[in-house]
Amino acid sequence: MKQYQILVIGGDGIGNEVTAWGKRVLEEIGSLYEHPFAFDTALLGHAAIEATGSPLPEETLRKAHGSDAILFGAIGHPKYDNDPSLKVRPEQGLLGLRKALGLYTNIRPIKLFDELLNASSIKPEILKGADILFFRELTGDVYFGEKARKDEGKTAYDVMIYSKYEVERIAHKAFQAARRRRKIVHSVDKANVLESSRLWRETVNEVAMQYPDVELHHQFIDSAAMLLIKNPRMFDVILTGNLFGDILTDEASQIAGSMGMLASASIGDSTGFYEPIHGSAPDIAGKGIANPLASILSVALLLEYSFGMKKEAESVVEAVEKTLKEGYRTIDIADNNTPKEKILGTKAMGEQVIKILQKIVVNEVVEA
Ligand SMILES: NC(=O)c1ccc[n+]([C@@H]2O[C@H](COP(=O)([O-])OP(=O)(O)OC[C@H]3O[C@@H](n4cnc5c(N)ncnc54)[C@H](O)[C@@H]3O)[C@@H](O)[C@H]2O)c1
Ligand SMILES: CC(C)[C@H](C(=O)O)[C@@H](O)C(=O)O
Ligand SMILES: [Mg+2]
Repeated sequence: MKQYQILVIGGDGIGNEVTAWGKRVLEEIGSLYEHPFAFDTALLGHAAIEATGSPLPEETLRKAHGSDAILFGAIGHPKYDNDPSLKVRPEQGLLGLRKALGLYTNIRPIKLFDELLNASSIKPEILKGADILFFRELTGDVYFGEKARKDEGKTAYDVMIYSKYEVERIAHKAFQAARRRRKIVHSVDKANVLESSRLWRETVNEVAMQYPDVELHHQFIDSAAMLLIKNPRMFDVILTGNLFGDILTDEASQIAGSMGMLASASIGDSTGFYEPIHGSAPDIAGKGIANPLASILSVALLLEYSFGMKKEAESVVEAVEKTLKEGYRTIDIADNNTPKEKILGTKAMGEQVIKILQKIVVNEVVEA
């Protein structure tokens, strides 16, 4: 039996707090389904800078290349957010690792659990049934274009750049996913202004010819941002670039109820990388109240995409769903009707999910 090597990188702030529970769920899946998972850990971001001087140490890179999948938390520290002049920054670690692993496809499912219909500030009748799959390009765009200062530091620029092949490869992924869903792709760009978006649109049109059964719509980023809140149910698959995808998915977290609910899978040439979409949340770090569900749902994506373990992934999602059905909430997804005793911290929420997961899997075995 193959032994799967999983690298766990907690990172900074709540990244560490929530990833501890993602890892616990993986361990539980390993023992319940008898999968030999082996774990290792590595540093990234601020924690790595403190320990080694580099946000992406050589050792982390080596371990990442040598693993079958990576479970990541988040990086970031207020020290850098408060001082933009600092040259060595936690974000360089994450971006460097995404680039080094060739993780060009970032999949961000916006899954609204019915139990959380009232956790959002958007009206339930607008939200009910919303189910969107984002394909965010992750290794190009303004993130990786040339950036510099000139005029003695008084002018700065970041080049927004895309090559045709970069658009083609992620467009194919989005169309293939749409085929397995409701067969609609919305490609989001700013082609009325940006040349890189005009190349994006041209290329997506060309790729679309190979998928005549999939409906393609183009949407400008500004109106897409509006429609996402006005009518989220109109979207099935959203295909977009790195920067627009970053912004739209934080916005879309409000459809799912909280930043603490959104998981992601980053897929590329080799090792898959799984992380919540949220950051290190310095405002709540160390308080033990962060929602661990985004990390736990990232584990479900890891099991399915990297190991092809569909049943195991479904058990994890079912455990999250049942935990919510039983009324348990972290503070970010609680509403006025949540009884005080059902509002849990990170640890108690993680423990609840695991308890329910154990019951689900034991029942599966009994029924089989
Ligand atoms: N992928 C990443 O590692 C990543 C992503 C986003 C931001 N960041 C970094 O994180 C730092 C903080 O950034 P930010 O505050 O803009 O964004 P953030 O995502 O860390 O937090 C935004 C808001 O959402 C809340 N939140 C986020 N995750 C939550 C969870 N699991 N449970 C409950 N509430 C949650 C926070 O408390 C905060 O109010 C910055 O340094 C930024 O660069 C890292
Ligand atoms: C921390 C930052 C570099 C990162 C991004 O912009 O990709 C984050 O916001 C995310 O969404 O993963
Ligand atoms: Mg982001």
